[in-house]
Amino acid sequence: MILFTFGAIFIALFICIKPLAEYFWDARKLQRFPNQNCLSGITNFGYIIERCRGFRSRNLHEIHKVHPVVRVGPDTLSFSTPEAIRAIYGHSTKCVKGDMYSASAGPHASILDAVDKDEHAQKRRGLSHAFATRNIETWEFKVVDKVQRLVGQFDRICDEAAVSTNAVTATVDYSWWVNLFTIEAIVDIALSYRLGCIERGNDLVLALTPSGQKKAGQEFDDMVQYLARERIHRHHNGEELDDLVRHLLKDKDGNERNLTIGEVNAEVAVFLDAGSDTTAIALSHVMYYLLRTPSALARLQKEVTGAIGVDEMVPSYDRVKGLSYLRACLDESMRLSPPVSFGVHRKTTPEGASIDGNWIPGNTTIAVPAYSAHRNPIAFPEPEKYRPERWLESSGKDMQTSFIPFSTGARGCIGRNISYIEQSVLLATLVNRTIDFGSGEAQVHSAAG
Ligand code: HEM
Repeated sequence: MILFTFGAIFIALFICIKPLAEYFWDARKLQRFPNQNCLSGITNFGYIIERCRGFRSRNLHEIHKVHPVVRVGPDTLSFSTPEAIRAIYGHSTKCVKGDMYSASAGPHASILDAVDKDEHAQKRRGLSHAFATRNIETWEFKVVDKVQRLVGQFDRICDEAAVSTNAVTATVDYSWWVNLFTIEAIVDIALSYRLGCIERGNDLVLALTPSGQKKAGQEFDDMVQYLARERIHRHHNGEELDDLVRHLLKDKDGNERNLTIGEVNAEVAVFLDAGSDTTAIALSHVMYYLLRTPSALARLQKEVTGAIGVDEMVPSYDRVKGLSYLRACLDESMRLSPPVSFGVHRKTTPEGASIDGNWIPGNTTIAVPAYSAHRNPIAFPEPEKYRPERWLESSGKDMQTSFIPFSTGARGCIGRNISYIEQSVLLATLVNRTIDFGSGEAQVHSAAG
């Protein structure tokens, strides 16, 4: 009993007193920055509570409107200015990825979670040829194929509604269907594999259980292991498949790279994870904003039909990639509702760093939330307004430095051009059809909070 009491007192001291003492001691001099809430300076629970309250990035942005630096955890600061973006993420930054990445990495670090700069640079070099625009554009047929299948499903739903109820309208859960579309597209681009999600209308796929059995509907990691194993099997059988994994298995001169299965699994997991719901969220948001802004939808339809003609069911990327208003609609939507709205974490090196005129001690976690950066009223006048035209005006180039949906610098998104192909071809296809898109009484939620 005595032992239990001492144990309980020790735990209470450790959980409550230590963080409080550290907060008041303030060895890192972070008390000079305002807290996001009353717990932020003492414990990371403050950040978790913000997540549970709902829209964390929007709440944080309300504070950023007044304060360019906000303390969101005992050792974590949020910044909001373009200078901070450059200092934290720019090509010459000394900051490294935060502790969150090593904590979430499996036994093998992937390109996304490798913290060591040299290790990351080596991984990125190995994949730069695969993700080069010229190479990615040769895979556009994989995207066109998925768009055709998706539109085929929408047509079927409309036909069935017409037969069963004589209705002239049908309702689809667009977010659900674009999720199926993006996972199907990235699995083909990464592994030359057809999941069949769009045909089935669900996301139950084959997976490899830890005991080596094939089963439907297992965890994400089990699905990755199944797909990676199948792909490597086809490679060993001499099939020459053109996809992202090919570049993991062979270098650009055709020499085997001899990665372990664990290393291949880690990269495949990132391709499928980073490359699917981000784009699905972007596609849902742009549809939402266009439905809410009929003048923008009308202008977009005019541009698209003028370029591709009403009888072309799915245009090639070549036909739509130069459509400036289409691109402006996509970017304006990712500005207002960035799929990754929170600040992706970086950490100062032990010697500390100067960020936006503030000296920040070593090993402090720092970030700029895209949600706040995209609402800087100097870069984006009337920031809350969906106004694609702003991207066509002369200040467009200045806005690019504050526009970070894909982050920026050496750790910025390597797959952004894949996403632009998927977004452009699908959106152009849908607005090109003579569809009445309905009233647009939709609600938008940011999955990243
Ligand atoms: C709208 C769509 C997308 C958005 C908003 C997005 C956003 C981001 C962001 C913010 C990062 C930085 C993450 C961090 O620092 O923690 C990132 C990295 C990355 N993204 Fe994307 N992404 C998108 C689409 C894609 C696609 C289609 C792929 C294809 C595989 C992809 C693959 C990656 C990879 C591999 C990284 C790690 C890059 C590195 O660390 O060198 N992303 N993405």
